Amino acid sequence: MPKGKKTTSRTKKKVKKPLRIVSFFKSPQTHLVFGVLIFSVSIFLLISFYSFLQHWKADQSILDRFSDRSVNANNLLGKLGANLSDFFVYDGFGIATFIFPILLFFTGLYIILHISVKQLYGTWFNSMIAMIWLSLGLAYLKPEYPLLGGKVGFEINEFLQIYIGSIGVFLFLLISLFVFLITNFKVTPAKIKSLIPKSKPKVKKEVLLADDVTEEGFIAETTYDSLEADIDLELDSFETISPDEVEEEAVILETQVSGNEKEASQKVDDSSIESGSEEDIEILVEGPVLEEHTAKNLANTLIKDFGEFDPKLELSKYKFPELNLLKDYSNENIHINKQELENNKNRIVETLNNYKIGIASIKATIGPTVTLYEIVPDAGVRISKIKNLEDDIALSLSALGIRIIAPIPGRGTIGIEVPNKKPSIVSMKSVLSSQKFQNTTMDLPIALGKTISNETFVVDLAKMPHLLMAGATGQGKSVGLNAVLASLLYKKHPAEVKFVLVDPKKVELTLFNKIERHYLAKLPDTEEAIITDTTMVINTLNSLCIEMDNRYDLLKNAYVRNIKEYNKKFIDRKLNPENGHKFLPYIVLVIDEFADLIMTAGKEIEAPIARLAQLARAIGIHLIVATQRPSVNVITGIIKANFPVRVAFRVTSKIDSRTILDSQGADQLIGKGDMLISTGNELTRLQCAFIDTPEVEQLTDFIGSQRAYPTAFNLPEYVGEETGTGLDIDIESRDKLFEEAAQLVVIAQQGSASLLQRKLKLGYNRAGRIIDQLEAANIVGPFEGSKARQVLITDMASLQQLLKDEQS
Ligand SMILES: Nc1ncnc2c1ncn2[C@@H]1O[C@H](COP(=O)(O)OP(=O)(O)OP(=O)(O)O)[C@@H](O)[C@H]1O
Repeated sequence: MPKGKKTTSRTKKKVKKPLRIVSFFKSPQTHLVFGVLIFSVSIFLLISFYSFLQHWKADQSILDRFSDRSVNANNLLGKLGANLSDFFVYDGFGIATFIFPILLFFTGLYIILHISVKQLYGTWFNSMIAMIWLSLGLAYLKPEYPLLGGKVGFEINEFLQIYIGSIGVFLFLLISLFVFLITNFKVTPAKIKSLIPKSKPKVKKEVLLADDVTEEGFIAETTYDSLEADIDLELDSFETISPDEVEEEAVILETQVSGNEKEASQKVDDSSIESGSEEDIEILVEGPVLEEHTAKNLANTLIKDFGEFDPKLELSKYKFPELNLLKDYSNENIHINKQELENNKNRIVETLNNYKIGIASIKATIGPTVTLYEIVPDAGVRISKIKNLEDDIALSLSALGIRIIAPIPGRGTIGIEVPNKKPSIVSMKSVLSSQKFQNTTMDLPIALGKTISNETFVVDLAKMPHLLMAGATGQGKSVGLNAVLASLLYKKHPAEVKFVLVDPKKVELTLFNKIERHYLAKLPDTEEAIITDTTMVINTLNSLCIEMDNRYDLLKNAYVRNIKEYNKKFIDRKLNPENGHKFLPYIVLVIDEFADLIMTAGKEIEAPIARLAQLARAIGIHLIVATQRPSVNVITGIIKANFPVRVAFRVTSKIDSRTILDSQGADQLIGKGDMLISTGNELTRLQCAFIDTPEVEQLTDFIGSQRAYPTAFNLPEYVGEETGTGLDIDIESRDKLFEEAAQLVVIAQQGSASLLQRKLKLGYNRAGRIIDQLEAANIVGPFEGSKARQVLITDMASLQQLLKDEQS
């Protein structure tokens, strides 16, 4: 919230200075004066036009003696009125000119009432056309009365008569009227057709009215009933007509009924007058409240006036990093070594033949680090037999990192991945410059590396929605994390994504300090944006939980289900910032070395991580967690369950591979960024993109040198456990919200931490501490296991007394 607030106030300041004149015209006072002026002119013109109709002949002689004070005009508004009217009516459009002051009248009214006059543009245009048409029409019909059509009508008529003749002018008038009606009132043949049966019910009504002449009140009722029956009948007979037509018919019938209803009620009124002596008490009828409506959606008007909300406005000059900040590598290109391919093929065939496995065909796909040999075995060969030969094939090829995929899902072949003798590097530049990454429309695209067929592999972090990375030390995890961060930096504006970086090793992510005020998020009043200390990690995670809860509240109030819908609604100006709404950037939490944190803080870390992992996807908080030790006490069941996408770099044992991927394979990787990514049920081998430290430095320097936000993105405040002093008896060290909490507890007569958490939007720890303080102050009773604590103060008066006594 503070961030959002700052943003708007800063933008306002920026706009105000150079646009003083604009703000003068936009001020309500100017509007009012201007509106009243137009309004007065319209009244003046209306009166003078009206008077002109009566006195135009008498006043004609004095028109050119405007400055002669000895002569007076008969026009109600004097000489000015007479002259203006002559100009507009006689020299202008004749009596059609009345349209003009009427238009002015409404325009003035709109301006006074501060209604956008843009709504009147169409009316102005149509009225002007109507004015010309009427003046021509009247001049055509009655050319002998110059006042009817005015000079304009007369001249146009004259002109047209010469070129298209009298009948031509008539046709012109008729056709133009048609075109006008069709374009403005959407007159269609169906509508015209539907007008034809209009007379039917009327006839019926008349018959009915004539029949039931006995009691007039009764007449009205029967007429209405019979008409209803009539409508039913009419509708029944429409079965073969299109639904549209039926609808139109129904509308027409409805209007007729309401018309008849009117008549009927009139009858009732009449009868009541006649039999007035019976009931002398008058009934006072209050009409329904007429609400004001606007024809336009306010959000559209806001967009029209101010344009869509632009979250990037504050850093509108921000330049995305260029690709040439990244390095080209000499050994990037894949070399096809025919000899190597041939040798490997021969060895595979030979080894399999030794075990009496025949091969029907073999195909090689050369990737950056490994080559995939796809084998179609002879009919009748068991797949498991080949799978069991993994070690033997590895031995015969005298190579590490052989992986057998039997069968390759969806292809019906068996794959043997053999490392290349000369692996090539997949540079970050090559993946980021790929069309696949450049043209992606993903929300949080990550170019992780290249597949075995040398295709760039791009995934959407927003869809994952979290990523778990594991791998033994030195196998490429940190490079992988940097690749993820670089991908996002190349695609996302600082307004769209914020990173929370946790780096217990203190050295891996330090370079990102330079982009603190652009891209990082941190707790308020903390110095370092990159978190290295375990207690700070706990506080930050809890703060993210609060942010998550706040965001869910915002989403709930906006009636949307996820951050994308929410931001779209906010950009379309359908959410009012005054109600706390703001543009929500994605938040990506990156934790390097998760095992270290779990070892030092255990459950305190695991609980908020699990909570975030379970709930945060909809509100745009995504977790990337890396660990060296993928053992079960680090990657617990609950964590694993919430991280469906997992990346494994080389690990040291099959067990580790199973822990992270639920299958073996990661132990057979060759290291240096060779990795497996599991997306639910699919396992893909990738060569991770390589980004070196100097490249990261160049990148962060480039971003860091640009104009930034005044501070890093502020996360909600969270007061951690460590600041508490157990059971605080000391009044001074009580929480700021102690009194508020005490009142809440007394009103609700319920002493639970979760109540405080909900109502005061606190984290669990802080709420728990306040409960302890309430216990120390004898406001709530002691902890009673599963039961809620007893509230010892029964009403607000006693509470006030207690607090007062404490002070003295
Ligand atoms: N994608 C890659 N392509 C080429 N070489 C790589 C790649 N990833 C890593 N390497 C090489 O491996 C080395 C170690 O990588 P990295 O620092 O990422 O390992 P790590 O898993 O983070 O290790 P630690 O857990 O000890 O920090 C790098 O310095 C680099 O030489």
